Amino acid sequence: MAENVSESHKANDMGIRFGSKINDVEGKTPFLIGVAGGTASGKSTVCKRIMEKLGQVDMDHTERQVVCISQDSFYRELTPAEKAKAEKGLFNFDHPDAFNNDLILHTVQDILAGKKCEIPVYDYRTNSRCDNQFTTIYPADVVLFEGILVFYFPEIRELFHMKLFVDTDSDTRLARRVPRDIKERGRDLDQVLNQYMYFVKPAFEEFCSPTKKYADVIIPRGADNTVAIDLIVHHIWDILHGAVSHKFGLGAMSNSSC
Ligand SMILES: Nc1ncnc2c1ncn2[C@@H]1O[C@H](COP(=O)(O)OP(=O)(O)O)[C@@H](O)[C@H]1O
Ligand SMILES: O=c1ccn([C@@H]2O[C@H](COP(=O)(O)O)[C@@H](O)[C@H]2O)c(=O)[nH]1
Repeated sequence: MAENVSESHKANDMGIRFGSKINDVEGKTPFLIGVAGGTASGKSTVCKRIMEKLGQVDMDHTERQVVCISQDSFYRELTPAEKAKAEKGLFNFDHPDAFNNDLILHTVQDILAGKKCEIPVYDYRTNSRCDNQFTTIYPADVVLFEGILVFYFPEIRELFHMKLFVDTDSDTRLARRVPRDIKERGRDLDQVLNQYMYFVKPAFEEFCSPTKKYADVIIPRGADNTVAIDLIVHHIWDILHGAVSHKFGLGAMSNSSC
Protein backbone atom coordinates (compact mmCIF):
# COMPACT_ATOMS: atom_id res chain seq x y z
CA MET A 1 0.00 0.00 0.00
CA ALA A 2 2.70 2.46 1.02
CA GLU A 3 4.61 1.80 -2.20
CA ASN A 4 1.83 3.53 -4.15
CA VAL A 5 2.29 6.78 -2.29
CA SER A 6 4.89 8.42 -4.42
CA GLU A 7 4.89 11.77 -2.63
CA SER A 8 5.34 10.23 0.81
CA HIS A 9 8.03 11.56 3.08
CA LYS A 10 7.32 10.04 6.50
CA ALA A 11 7.98 6.37 7.16
CA ASN A 12 7.31 4.24 10.22
CA ASP A 13 7.52 0.70 11.47
CA MET A 14 4.48 -0.49 9.46
CA GLY A 15 5.75 0.98 6.23
CA ILE A 16 2.74 3.30 6.19
CA ARG A 17 3.72 6.75 5.04
CA PHE A 18 1.78 9.93 4.85
CA GLY A 19 2.22 12.31 2.00
CA SER A 20 1.83 16.04 2.21
CA LYS A 21 -0.76 17.38 4.62
CA ILE A 22 -4.19 16.75 3.11
CA ASN A 23 -5.99 19.19 5.32
CA ASP A 24 -3.61 22.11 5.54
CA VAL A 25 -6.19 24.87 5.39
CA GLU A 26 -8.66 25.87 8.05
CA GLY A 27 -12.24 24.83 7.34
CA LYS A 28 -11.75 21.17 6.30
CA THR A 29 -13.37 18.40 8.34
CA PRO A 30 -10.84 16.11 10.03
CA PHE A 31 -11.48 12.41 10.67
CA LEU A 32 -12.45 12.41 14.35
CA ILE A 33 -11.69 9.32 16.42
CA GLY A 34 -12.98 8.89 19.98
CA VAL A 35 -10.93 6.67 22.28
CA ALA A 36 -12.71 5.67 25.50
CA GLY A 37 -11.87 3.19 28.25
CA GLY A 38 -11.37 2.99 31.98
CA THR A 39 -8.69 4.83 33.86
CA ALA A 40 -5.18 3.57 33.04
CA SER A 41 -6.55 1.22 30.37
CA GLY A 42 -3.93 2.56 27.97
CA LYS A 43 -5.96 5.16 26.04
CA SER A 44 -3.07 7.64 25.81
CA THR A 45 -0.62 4.86 25.01
CA VAL A 46 -2.84 3.51 22.22
CA CYS A 47 -3.14 7.03 20.76
CA LYS A 48 0.63 7.43 20.99
CA ARG A 49 1.15 4.11 19.14
CA ILE A 50 -1.30 5.15 16.41
CA MET A 51 0.57 8.42 15.96
CA GLU A 52 3.94 6.66 15.90
CA LYS A 53 2.75 4.15 13.33
CA LEU A 54 1.45 6.97 11.16
CA GLY A 55 4.86 8.65 11.46
CA GLN A 56 3.45 11.59 13.38
CA VAL A 57 5.76 12.14 16.31
CA ASP A 58 8.36 14.86 16.74
CA MET A 59 6.97 17.14 14.11
CA ASP A 60 6.02 20.72 13.87
CA HIS A 61 2.31 21.62 13.70
CA THR A 62 2.73 22.82 10.10
CA GLU A 63 3.56 19.22 9.11
CA ARG A 64 1.53 17.25 11.63
CA GLN A 65 -1.55 15.49 10.22
CA VAL A 66 -2.67 13.64 13.33
CA VAL A 67 -3.24 15.29 16.70
CA CYS A 68 -4.41 13.91 20.01
CA ILE A 69 -6.37 15.66 22.73
CA SER A 70 -7.53 14.46 26.13
CA GLN A 71 -10.86 14.83 27.88
CA ASP A 72 -8.86 15.48 31.06
CA SER A 73 -8.05 18.96 29.68
CA PHE A 74 -11.74 19.74 30.10
CA TYR A 75 -12.23 19.11 33.82
CA ARG A 76 -14.41 21.99 35.00
CA GLU A 77 -13.37 24.62 37.52
CA LEU A 78 -14.36 23.53 41.04
CA THR A 79 -16.15 25.70 43.59
CA PRO A 80 -14.15 26.43 46.78
CA ALA A 81 -16.18 23.77 48.63
CA GLU A 82 -15.50 21.20 45.88
CA LYS A 83 -11.80 22.13 45.91
CA ALA A 84 -11.61 21.44 49.62
CA LYS A 85 -13.23 18.05 49.01
CA ALA A 86 -10.84 17.29 46.14
CA GLU A 87 -7.83 17.99 48.36
CA LYS A 88 -9.05 15.29 50.74
CA GLY A 89 -9.74 12.86 47.89
CA LEU A 90 -13.49 13.28 48.36
CA PHE A 91 -14.44 14.72 44.98
CA ASN A 92 -15.72 12.43 42.24
CA PHE A 93 -13.58 13.14 39.14
CA ASP A 94 -15.10 10.11 37.41
CA HIS A 95 -18.64 11.46 37.23
CA PRO A 96 -19.80 12.91 33.88
CA ASP A 97 -20.59 16.23 35.62
CA ALA A 98 -16.93 16.68 36.62
CA PHE A 99 -16.23 17.90 33.07
CA ASN A 100 -17.11 21.12 31.31
CA ASN A 101 -19.20 19.27 28.75
CA ASP A 102 -20.35 22.42 26.93
CA LEU A 103 -16.73 23.33 26.34
CA ILE A 104 -16.04 19.80 25.07
CA LEU A 105 -18.98 19.99 22.66
CA HIS A 106 -18.03 23.43 21.33
CA THR A 107 -14.37 22.47 21.00
CA VAL A 108 -15.20 19.29 19.10
CA GLN A 109 -17.57 21.24 16.85
CA ASP A 110 -14.78 23.77 16.17
CA ILE A 111 -12.34 20.94 15.44
CA LEU A 112 -14.84 19.44 12.98
CA ALA A 113 -15.19 22.85 11.37
CA GLY A 114 -11.42 22.76 10.84
CA LYS A 115 -10.80 25.66 13.21
CA LYS A 116 -7.72 26.23 15.33
CA CYS A 117 -8.63 25.69 19.02
CA GLU A 118 -7.20 26.58 22.39
CA ILE A 119 -7.47 23.77 24.95
CA PRO A 120 -7.01 24.32 28.70
CA VAL A 121 -3.98 22.81 30.42
CA TYR A 122 -4.93 20.68 33.46
CA ASP A 123 -2.80 20.01 36.54
CA TYR A 124 -3.68 16.78 38.41
CA ARG A 125 -1.49 17.81 41.34
CA THR A 126 -3.69 20.82 42.09
CA ASN A 127 -6.92 19.30 40.71
CA SER A 128 -7.39 22.42 38.61
CA ARG A 129 -6.59 24.15 35.36
CA CYS A 130 -3.31 26.01 35.01
CA ASP A 131 -4.09 29.73 35.02
CA ASN A 132 -3.96 31.30 31.56
CA GLN A 133 -2.32 28.27 29.98
CA PHE A 134 -3.70 26.75 26.82
CA THR A 135 -2.52 24.28 24.19
CA THR A 136 -3.17 25.30 20.61
CA ILE A 137 -4.67 22.57 18.49
CA TYR A 138 -4.07 23.27 14.82
CA PRO A 139 -6.28 21.86 12.06
CA ALA A 140 -5.23 18.30 11.16
CA ASP A 141 -6.40 15.40 9.01
CA VAL A 142 -7.04 13.09 11.94
CA VAL A 143 -7.94 14.07 15.51
CA LEU A 144 -7.87 11.53 18.34
CA PHE A 145 -9.93 12.50 21.38
CA GLU A 146 -9.32 10.21 24.36
CA GLY A 147 -11.00 10.08 27.75
CA ILE A 148 -12.92 7.93 30.22
CA LEU A 149 -16.31 9.39 29.26
CA VAL A 150 -15.98 10.64 25.69
CA PHE A 151 -18.93 8.42 24.63
CA TYR A 152 -21.17 9.27 27.57
CA PHE A 153 -23.16 12.22 26.22
CA PRO A 154 -24.99 11.44 22.95
CA GLU A 155 -24.41 14.97 21.52
CA ILE A 156 -20.66 14.46 21.77
CA ARG A 157 -20.63 10.74 20.98
CA GLU A 158 -22.49 11.25 17.71
CA LEU A 159 -19.77 13.54 16.41
CA PHE A 160 -17.10 10.81 16.20
CA HIS A 161 -16.41 9.18 12.86
CA MET A 162 -14.80 6.19 14.57
CA LYS A 163 -15.19 5.03 18.15
CA LEU A 164 -12.58 2.87 19.90
CA PHE A 165 -12.86 1.38 23.39
CA VAL A 166 -9.68 0.27 25.13
CA ASP A 167 -10.69 -2.73 27.21
CA THR A 168 -8.07 -3.61 29.79
CA ASP A 169 -8.87 -5.75 32.80
CA SER A 170 -9.53 -3.81 35.99
CA ASP A 171 -6.74 -5.41 38.08
CA THR A 172 -4.23 -4.40 35.44
CA ARG A 173 -5.68 -0.88 35.34
CA LEU A 174 -5.45 -0.50 39.11
CA ALA A 175 -1.91 -1.91 39.11
CA ARG A 176 -0.96 0.74 36.54
CA ARG A 177 -2.88 3.59 38.11
CA VAL A 178 -1.27 3.26 41.54
CA PRO A 179 2.35 3.90 40.47
CA ARG A 180 1.29 6.45 37.86
CA ASP A 181 -0.71 8.54 40.32
CA ILE A 182 2.05 8.37 42.93
CA LYS A 183 4.84 9.25 40.49
CA GLU A 184 3.11 11.60 38.09
CA ARG A 185 0.08 12.98 39.89
CA GLY A 186 1.49 13.66 43.38
CA ARG A 187 -0.68 11.17 45.33
CA ASP A 188 0.07 8.77 48.16
CA LEU A 189 -0.97 5.12 48.25
CA ASP A 190 -3.91 5.56 50.66
CA GLN A 191 -5.34 8.41 48.59
CA VAL A 192 -5.12 6.45 45.34
CA LEU A 193 -6.72 3.34 46.82
CA ASN A 194 -9.50 5.23 48.62
CA GLN A 195 -10.35 7.29 45.56
CA TYR A 196 -10.35 4.12 43.49
CA MET A 197 -12.68 2.24 45.86
CA TYR A 198 -15.13 5.07 46.54
CA PHE A 199 -15.27 6.87 43.21
CA VAL A 200 -13.25 5.45 40.33
CA LYS A 201 -14.46 1.84 40.36
CA PRO A 202 -18.18 2.55 40.95
CA ALA A 203 -18.17 5.34 38.34
CA PHE A 204 -16.42 3.09 35.83
CA GLU A 205 -19.20 0.53 36.27
CA GLU A 206 -22.00 3.08 36.15
CA PHE A 207 -20.83 5.52 33.47
CA CYS A 208 -17.81 4.33 31.49
CA SER A 209 -18.23 0.58 31.00
CA PRO A 210 -21.80 0.91 29.56
CA THR A 211 -20.40 3.11 26.76
CA LYS A 212 -18.41 0.16 25.40
CA LYS A 213 -21.50 -0.82 23.43
CA TYR A 214 -21.15 2.30 21.29
CA ALA A 215 -17.64 1.42 20.14
CA ASP A 216 -16.94 0.41 16.55
CA VAL A 217 -13.80 -1.39 17.67
CA ILE A 218 -12.99 -2.79 21.12
CA ILE A 219 -9.27 -3.14 21.77
CA PRO A 220 -8.64 -5.86 24.35
CA ARG A 221 -5.35 -5.43 26.28
CA GLY A 222 -4.78 -1.89 25.04
CA ALA A 223 -1.38 -1.05 23.60
CA ASP A 224 -0.25 -4.70 23.88
CA ASN A 225 -2.73 -5.47 21.11
CA THR A 226 -0.52 -4.60 18.17
CA VAL A 227 -2.74 -6.50 15.73
CA ALA A 228 -5.75 -4.31 16.57
CA ILE A 229 -3.66 -1.15 16.46
CA ASP A 230 -2.18 -2.08 13.07
CA LEU A 231 -5.67 -2.75 11.66
CA ILE A 232 -6.92 0.61 12.94
CA VAL A 233 -3.89 2.41 11.51
CA HIS A 234 -4.45 0.78 8.11
CA HIS A 235 -8.10 1.80 8.19
CA ILE A 236 -7.22 5.40 9.02
CA TRP A 237 -4.67 5.41 6.23
CA ASP A 238 -7.25 4.06 3.77
CA ILE A 239 -9.78 6.68 4.78
CA LEU A 240 -7.29 9.49 4.47
CA HIS A 241 -6.27 8.36 1.04
CA GLY A 242 -9.74 7.76 -0.34
CA ALA A 243 -9.60 3.94 -0.47
CA VAL A 244 -12.57 3.89 1.94
CA SER A 245 -15.00 6.76 2.14
CA HIS A 246 -16.93 7.84 5.19
CA LYS A 247 -20.29 9.49 5.37
CA PHE A 248 -19.02 12.77 6.80
CA GLY A 249 -17.33 13.93 3.65
CA LEU A 250 -13.65 13.38 4.30
CA GLY A 251 -13.66 10.51 1.79
CA ALA A 252 -14.85 12.91 -0.86
CA MET A 253 -12.25 15.43 0.24
CA SER A 254 -9.46 12.85 0.08
CA ASN A 255 -10.60 11.63 -3.32
CA SER A 256 -10.61 15.10 -4.72
CA SER A 257 -7.12 15.76 -3.41
CA CYS A 258 -5.57 12.53 -4.77
N1 LIG B 1 0.63 -2.12 27.48
C1 LIG B 1 1.19 -1.57 28.55
N2 LIG B 1 2.12 -2.22 29.27
C2 LIG B 1 2.67 -1.68 30.37
N3 LIG B 1 2.34 -0.45 30.85
C3 LIG B 1 1.41 0.24 30.18
C4 LIG B 1 0.78 -0.27 29.01
N4 LIG B 1 -0.13 0.64 28.56
C5 LIG B 1 -0.06 1.67 29.41
N5 LIG B 1 0.86 1.46 30.37
C6 LIG B 1 1.19 2.34 31.49
O1 LIG B 1 0.04 2.43 32.31
C7 LIG B 1 -0.20 3.77 32.72
C8 LIG B 1 -1.54 4.23 32.17
O2 LIG B 1 -1.49 4.22 30.75
P1 LIG B 1 -2.18 5.37 29.91
O3 LIG B 1 -1.93 5.10 28.46
O4 LIG B 1 -1.77 6.72 30.42
O5 LIG B 1 -3.69 5.08 30.28
P2 LIG B 1 -4.98 6.01 30.16
O6 LIG B 1 -4.68 7.09 29.14
O7 LIG B 1 -6.08 5.08 29.74
O8 LIG B 1 -5.21 6.56 31.54
C9 LIG B 1 0.98 4.59 32.19
O9 LIG B 1 1.95 4.69 33.20
C10 LIG B 1 1.49 3.76 31.03
O10 LIG B 1 2.85 3.96 30.80
O1 LIG C 1 -7.88 16.21 39.36
C1 LIG C 1 -8.06 15.05 38.95
C2 LIG C 1 -8.59 14.76 37.70
C3 LIG C 1 -8.73 13.47 37.31
N1 LIG C 1 -8.39 12.45 38.14
C4 LIG C 1 -8.54 11.05 37.69
O2 LIG C 1 -8.05 10.91 36.38
C5 LIG C 1 -8.72 9.82 35.76
C6 LIG C 1 -8.88 10.07 34.28
O3 LIG C 1 -7.62 10.10 33.66
P1 LIG C 1 -7.02 8.77 32.99
O4 LIG C 1 -5.77 9.26 32.32
O5 LIG C 1 -8.03 8.27 32.04
O6 LIG C 1 -6.72 7.80 34.10
C7 LIG C 1 -10.08 9.68 36.42
O7 LIG C 1 -10.27 8.32 36.76
C8 LIG C 1 -9.97 10.57 37.68
O8 LIG C 1 -10.20 9.82 38.83
C9 LIG C 1 -7.89 12.73 39.37
O9 LIG C 1 -7.57 11.79 40.15
N2 LIG C 1 -7.73 14.02 39.77
